[in-house]
Amino acid sequence: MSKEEQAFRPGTGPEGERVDAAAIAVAPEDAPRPTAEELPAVEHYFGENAELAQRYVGHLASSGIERGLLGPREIPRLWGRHVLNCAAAGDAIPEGALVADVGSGAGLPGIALALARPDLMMVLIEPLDRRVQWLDEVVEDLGLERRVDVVRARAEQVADEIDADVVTARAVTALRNLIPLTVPLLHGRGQLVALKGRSAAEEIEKAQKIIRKFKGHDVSVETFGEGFLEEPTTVVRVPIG
Ligand SMILES: C[S@@+](CC[C@H](N)C(=O)[O-])C[C@H]1O[C@@H](n2cnc3c(N)ncnc32)[C@H](O)[C@@H]1O
Repeated sequence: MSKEEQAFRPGTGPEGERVDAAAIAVAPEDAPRPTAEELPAVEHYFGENAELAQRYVGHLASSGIERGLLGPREIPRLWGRHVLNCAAAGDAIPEGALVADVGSGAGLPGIALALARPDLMMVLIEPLDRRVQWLDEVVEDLGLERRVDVVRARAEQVADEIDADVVTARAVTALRNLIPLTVPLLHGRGQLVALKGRSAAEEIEKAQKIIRKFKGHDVSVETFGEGFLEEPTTVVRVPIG
């Protein structure tokens, strides 16, 4: 099983055995704090919102795990692999953009970006009711309602209603399937910022035809967070138009 698949198998441990997620979830106040190595990144990306980011990690480690939004094995790596990794992708997003995060799940990258970038407006698009309810609760608790909308839908159902400058997506589907889901939300201009792992170049290769069909050009693979993150964030950027 890949690292990405493991992260979203809430009921299973490292060997695929059944685990009781509710028993492993921790109280928000016992959620991991950033390590000494991670602290400079927390300050760099979240600045004044560092305490709110800690509160978000508290939600992930407690109700997020209990309610199956992330697998219990993710608790020790919530900062490095999830929240900071997503925040670093903000460096790919222009000032003041309206960003649609497709398949937001536990708010990754959408909530992490909203906390890291107070200049952004965000729409979190997520079809699963259980996840939408959790997102609504967390957005309200973090006081982000003014800048973050949560929409219960599949991305392909809301292209007529959303006109974004940037679409983000992490761990939703391979690039060749992601393009037709996300590019219609951009209405002919802007860019897709897809958070990807080592498969980025291979996914681009397999998506060439569909990228051209949807007027994508100058596709690039970029990394962000070098010097701050143990594992920098890899982004596939697809400008449209
Ligand atoms: C593996 S999870 C990843 C969640 C989150 N982006 C992250 O990285 O933690 C994939 C998410 O995409 C959502 N999803 C799947 N198909 C979708 C679609 N067509 N439109 C919007 N969301 C979708 C699923 O409901 C799920 O929450």
